[in-house]
Amino acid sequence: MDIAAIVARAPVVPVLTVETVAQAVPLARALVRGGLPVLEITLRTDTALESLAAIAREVPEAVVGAGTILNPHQLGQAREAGARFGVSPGCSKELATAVRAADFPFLPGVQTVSEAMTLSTQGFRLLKFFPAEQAGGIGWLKAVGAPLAGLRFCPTGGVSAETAPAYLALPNVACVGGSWVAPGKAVASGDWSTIERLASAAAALK
Ligand SMILES: O=C(O)C(=O)C[C@H](O)[C@H](O)COP(=O)(O)O
Repeated sequence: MDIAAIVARAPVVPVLTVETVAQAVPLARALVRGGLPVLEITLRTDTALESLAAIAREVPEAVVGAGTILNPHQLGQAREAGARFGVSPGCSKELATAVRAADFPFLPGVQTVSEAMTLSTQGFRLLKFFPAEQAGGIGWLKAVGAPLAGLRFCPTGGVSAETAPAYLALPNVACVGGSWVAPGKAVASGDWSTIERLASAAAALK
């Protein structure tokens, strides 16, 4: 599957920061039950790779990827752990080259038109717009729609249940990413029914 086919599976990609491996599988199952099968585990905790591997192994209905990939080394680690796609907050030349060499489904991050143009010339047509709210939000996406006509975006960063519908209504938005579907408190207390309910609401958005 290429990255466009992966994100076409749901309007919202939960951005997950997993603190303990034991949380990973029940969290993934709750999100999948709610209708969000595409999951991004950020590589921001010591347990991220192990959590990703557990989901890949035990929740086959999920399409689990790695987020916060900053360099080729982390790209390799994510793939080894079983990630089916990768996401980065921005993109260096080295990372773009490694992604292309690996032919791996990837959502590179951009914040400016120039960054989007550079990645576009390297063959990336679907980009993460990060941090979406802080970098111009819906207004930015509307403004670049005509000049960057061949590109689509996954805005992430500050997107909420309230603002997601307006993002998803834009023709150049493929999906949105966000952490709101898995609040830290609900994850920590194992409140999977709350997470399933938030996921159902998010899955119904488009
Ligand atoms: O870790 C990364 O690679 C990131 O890009 C950061 C995430 O996109 C944000 O953590 C999204 O979180 P919210 O703004 O709470 O929805």
